[in-house]
Amino acid sequence: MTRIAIIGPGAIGGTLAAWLAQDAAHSVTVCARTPFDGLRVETPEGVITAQPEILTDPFQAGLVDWVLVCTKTYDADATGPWLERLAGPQTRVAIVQNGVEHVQLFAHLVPTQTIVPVMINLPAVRNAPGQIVQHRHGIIAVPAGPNGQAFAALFAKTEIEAAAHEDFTSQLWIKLTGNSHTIVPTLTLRATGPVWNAALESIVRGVVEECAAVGRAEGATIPQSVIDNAVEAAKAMREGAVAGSFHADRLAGHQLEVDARNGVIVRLGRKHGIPTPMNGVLVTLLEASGSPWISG
Ligand SMILES: NC(=O)C1=CN([C@@H]2O[C@H](COP(=O)(O)OP(=O)(O)OC[C@H]3O[C@@H](n4cnc5c(N)ncnc54)[C@H](OP(=O)(O)O)[C@@H]3O)[C@@H](O)[C@H]2O)C=CC1
Ligand SMILES: CC(C)(CO)C(=O)C(=O)O
Repeated sequence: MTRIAIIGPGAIGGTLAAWLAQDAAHSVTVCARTPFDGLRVETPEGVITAQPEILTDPFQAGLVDWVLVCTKTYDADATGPWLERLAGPQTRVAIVQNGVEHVQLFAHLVPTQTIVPVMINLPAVRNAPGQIVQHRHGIIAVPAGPNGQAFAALFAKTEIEAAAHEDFTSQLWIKLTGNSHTIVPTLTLRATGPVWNAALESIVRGVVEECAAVGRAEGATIPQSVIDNAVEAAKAMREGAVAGSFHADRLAGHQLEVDARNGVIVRLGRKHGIPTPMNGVLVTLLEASGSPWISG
């Protein structure tokens, strides 16, 4: 029996917990901040349900084989008390978050050699605690090597496509580049498609190109098509559409992962001497929007 604990049963954590619990070889524990009774996920394959063990107090937790951290990036430190109880020398800790700094965010909490950074492409929304909609087929990428292979194997009996990649850095940066333009509707609270014009296009393209330039300086291979597809996606965004969790979080008045998603482009751009004026302006404007919830 593989013991798996999931910290943060939100849209991503709840979906992964429900899928992993479908496999009888797994014993799944959910580490929650807000209590709930069970998981119900509407997936592209139909509704799945699960009744994992649900803990709300780290002192109830014991050692497991795998921890999946599925909180927002700005809640990394808050997972410390859970990790202290769940992670022993044999435990591997998968960080399932957006951004490119999975290892850095958790290096002070667990030994870095036990960390498995995870890129996840799986649009999901939590409507209430334990009640989630997975909108599309899920894709997971992890680094090649024994830990990455073992993590991917956990999903063998799920609809989620998990694979280990030799060039994981590129996987992370391609995702970030494709997502980077969503800062525009997150800031304007308006879909980009209906108000598309040459000036808006140059801002969107600038954001995406800056991200790709910084990613390439960090060692990623990012084809031009990733940039062009991101610009096309922004142009095609329909009135009323929500550009993923960043935009959804601002609409809901939640704290934002602004540093992990666009601030990082500015910070790492500075390190490499790459100008990032578009990301710099939009991050500054989002931070200046007066919202109390801006954060990493
Ligand atoms: N949603 C999506 O479509 C996608 C999201 N991502 C990324 O995945 C990550 C998770 O996002 P998402 O699932 O949307 O986020 P959610 O806000 O839906 O879920 C985060 C969860 O973490 C919980 N949490 C926070 N702190 C703690 C703590 N100390 N102990 C236990 N639980 C805690 C929250 O608790 P509470 O229930 O109290 O709020 C919530 O359940 C982010 O980095 C995001 O960018 C990546 C791809 C797609
Ligand atoms: C765009 C998407 C859904 C891709 O997984 C995402 O990363 C997010 O909403 O944060």
